[in-house]
Amino acid sequence: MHSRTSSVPSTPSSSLSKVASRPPLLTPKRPLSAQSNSSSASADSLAARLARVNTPVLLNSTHKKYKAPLSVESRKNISKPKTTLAPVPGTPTKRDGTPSRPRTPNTPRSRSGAGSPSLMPATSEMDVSVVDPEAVLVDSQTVEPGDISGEIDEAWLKAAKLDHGKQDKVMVSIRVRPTESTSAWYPTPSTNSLKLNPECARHAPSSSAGSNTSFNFDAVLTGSANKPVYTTVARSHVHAAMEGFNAVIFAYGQTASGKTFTLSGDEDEPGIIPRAMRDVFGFIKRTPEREYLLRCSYLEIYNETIVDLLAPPMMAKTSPVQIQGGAGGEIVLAPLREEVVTSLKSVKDVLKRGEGNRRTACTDWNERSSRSHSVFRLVVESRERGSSPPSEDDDDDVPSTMSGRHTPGPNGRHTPGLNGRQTPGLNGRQTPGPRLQARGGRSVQTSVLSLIDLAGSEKATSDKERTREGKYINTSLLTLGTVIGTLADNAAKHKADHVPYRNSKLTRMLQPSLSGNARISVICTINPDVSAISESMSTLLFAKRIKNVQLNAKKKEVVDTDALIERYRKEIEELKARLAEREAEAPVRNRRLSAREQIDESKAMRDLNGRIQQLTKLILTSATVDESKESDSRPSSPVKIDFDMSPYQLQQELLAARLQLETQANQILSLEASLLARPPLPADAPSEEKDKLIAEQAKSIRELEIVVRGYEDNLGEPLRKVKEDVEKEWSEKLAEERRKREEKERWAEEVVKALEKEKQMRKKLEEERRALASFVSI
Ligand SMILES: Nc1ncnc2c1ncn2[C@@H]1O[C@H](COP(=O)(O)OP(=O)(O)OP(=O)(O)O)[C@@H](O)[C@H]1O
Repeated sequence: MHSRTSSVPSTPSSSLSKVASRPPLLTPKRPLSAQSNSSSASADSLAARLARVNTPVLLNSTHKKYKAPLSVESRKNISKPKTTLAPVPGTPTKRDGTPSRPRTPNTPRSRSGAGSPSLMPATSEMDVSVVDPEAVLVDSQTVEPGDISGEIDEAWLKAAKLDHGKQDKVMVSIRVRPTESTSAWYPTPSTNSLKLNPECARHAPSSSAGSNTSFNFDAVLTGSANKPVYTTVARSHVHAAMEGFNAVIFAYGQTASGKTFTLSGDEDEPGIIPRAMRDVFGFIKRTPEREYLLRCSYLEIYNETIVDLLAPPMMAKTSPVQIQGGAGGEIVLAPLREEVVTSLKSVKDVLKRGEGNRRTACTDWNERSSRSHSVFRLVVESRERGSSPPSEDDDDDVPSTMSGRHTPGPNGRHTPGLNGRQTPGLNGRQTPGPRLQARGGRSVQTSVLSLIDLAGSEKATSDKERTREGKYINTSLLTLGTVIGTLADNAAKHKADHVPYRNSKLTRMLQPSLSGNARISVICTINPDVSAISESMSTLLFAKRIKNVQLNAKKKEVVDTDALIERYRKEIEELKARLAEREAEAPVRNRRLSAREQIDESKAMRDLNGRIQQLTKLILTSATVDESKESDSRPSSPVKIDFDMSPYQLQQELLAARLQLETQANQILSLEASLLARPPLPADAPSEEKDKLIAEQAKSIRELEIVVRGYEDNLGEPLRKVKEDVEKEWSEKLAEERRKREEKERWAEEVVKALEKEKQMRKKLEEERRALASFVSI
């Protein structure tokens, strides 16, 4: 039976020789995290720390290397087995006494005094809250030659360019750990398939009887070399992260199946994390047109508590990281320390510090690291390089909190809130904007690369504390399985069933990524021992299910809205000048033009006007819906109407504005309709969800009201004025015309009267003439 106080159980000879060369082992004691009060424990823990100080540090060392890693020789020998070899560590201790995974109790880890958690300063000088982002940017010129991978394969790069970012499915790979004993599985890497050894089928769990025993995945990997593993399963995801997509790479599998070996590796076979970091700098070197701000954080989920591994342990313990829901379903982790990294060495330092903290938190338990999920995150912000370095002026108009010159709180950890220095969740979103500022029309891309080493499930042991941990691990892995199952089911059957993300910290943290906004690669590790068939089967079923999860990763880009608006304004002015010129020339020109040419000319004028309207609309959209500011405040005023325009322009403007108002009204109606059509939450949904939905809906209504008010204030009122002015002018003209007409009518009447009078006179005179003539003739 495996006991916590056992010294070195059935360790392979190679591992034994490694252990023997280490400082003397101490009897395992209660971990510090277990709040041991015994003085002997404290003394032992002190001795353990002293022992560690003398152990050399390996930059690539990982927190789990002390779990009796295979020596270089034994790994080589696994690939080319020899009879004299020590067996590869098998599964963990089992009650039946079969070979168990070696444990190296209390393996000392080196740490320089300065790095000692107890001596750690509250704030590191590279803490993102105290540095000026503009001063720590990395670009192709600042990358040290030693920081980049010497193994760049140009053909691969070209192929990867076509591939990454386009995948809408999780990449699922299986890695089968080498073994000296009979393997229960036949892996065929060339066909990416894996088959259960028929002779071992009887060892398979009865629940899987009759189920499929051969599997196909995106990749099936064997052996001990980590380079092909990185190239196959991780490289394109790392590149996708560098290009602005969120990417998550995680290892899933039973204890001792090789998750840590795959992700962290060791000094001879660096795993995915160190290779990815080298690749990140290689990518920057090959991208001279962009500059990058890189920041890392490192955390673990231990017994459903999120611990910041970069914060001083006492601080991390007293204020564990909380998951907060941000706007738009994003996740915010706070308080969480982030360190800016500018070289491979600085990344390694951060990793080493985080790993050291994990160890210190439980001095005596070799297996502790395997009992927590660890998440290493690299936030990548990048921006096109400007033609000149940012000027002093650039900084002047950016408040110190935005330019990164932020004063840390008393404990050195940044406080999320108004200053916008919150840590983005795994989906890369942060509130309210990136630390790297979009300037001079250059937009900022933000993405997060998350590298996750999940804890392996383990059966209950005699030790109470370990059983407790095991329960937490199993619960969160079970929740992960349920979440994946529901997502896969939803995708396959086009359903929208409730996904229980909130049932564990791990799934809650992964929510944005699992919901689709990330490229995901999962490496499922398999222990090929016959005794592990049951666990391997369940790992393979998990792998099969996660393959069906649908992804739709999108780039997040924050544009420099002010610069964009300025550009639109300039273009509008130019277009207006051209329009005015054409209008002035129109009377003369039109006389010379044929009917056809006149039609073309008026079409060109309409196009110019159309473009002006389009740009005006864009200004309205950019100014009012500035996502990067994510402010709840009233949207800024839409562009004002220029009353110096010609009547033709004014008329066009009026028409376009009416059209816009109509479109806006339709948009509001359809938004209201979709708001009403939103599916109600199930009756049993947690009240937290309901409150969130109500708050979201209230926010949407407020926003709609603001938009309506904005349009009413800024467009409705001026337009009404224009209409009133035009109507007044026309009614005055009409009255004037009426007056003139009446005057003319009166004058005409008088003329008619005068004519009538004259006619009467003439008639009278005629009669008189005739009377006179008859008198004379008589
Ligand atoms: N592909 C491999 N080639 C050689 N050695 C391996 C390989 N995979 C794992 N090992 C060795 O097997 C042992 C267990 O591996 P590892 O610690 O990575 O397992 P794990 O899955 O992380 O376990 P846990 O769930 O406890 O964290 C280590 O000594 C490791 O060096």
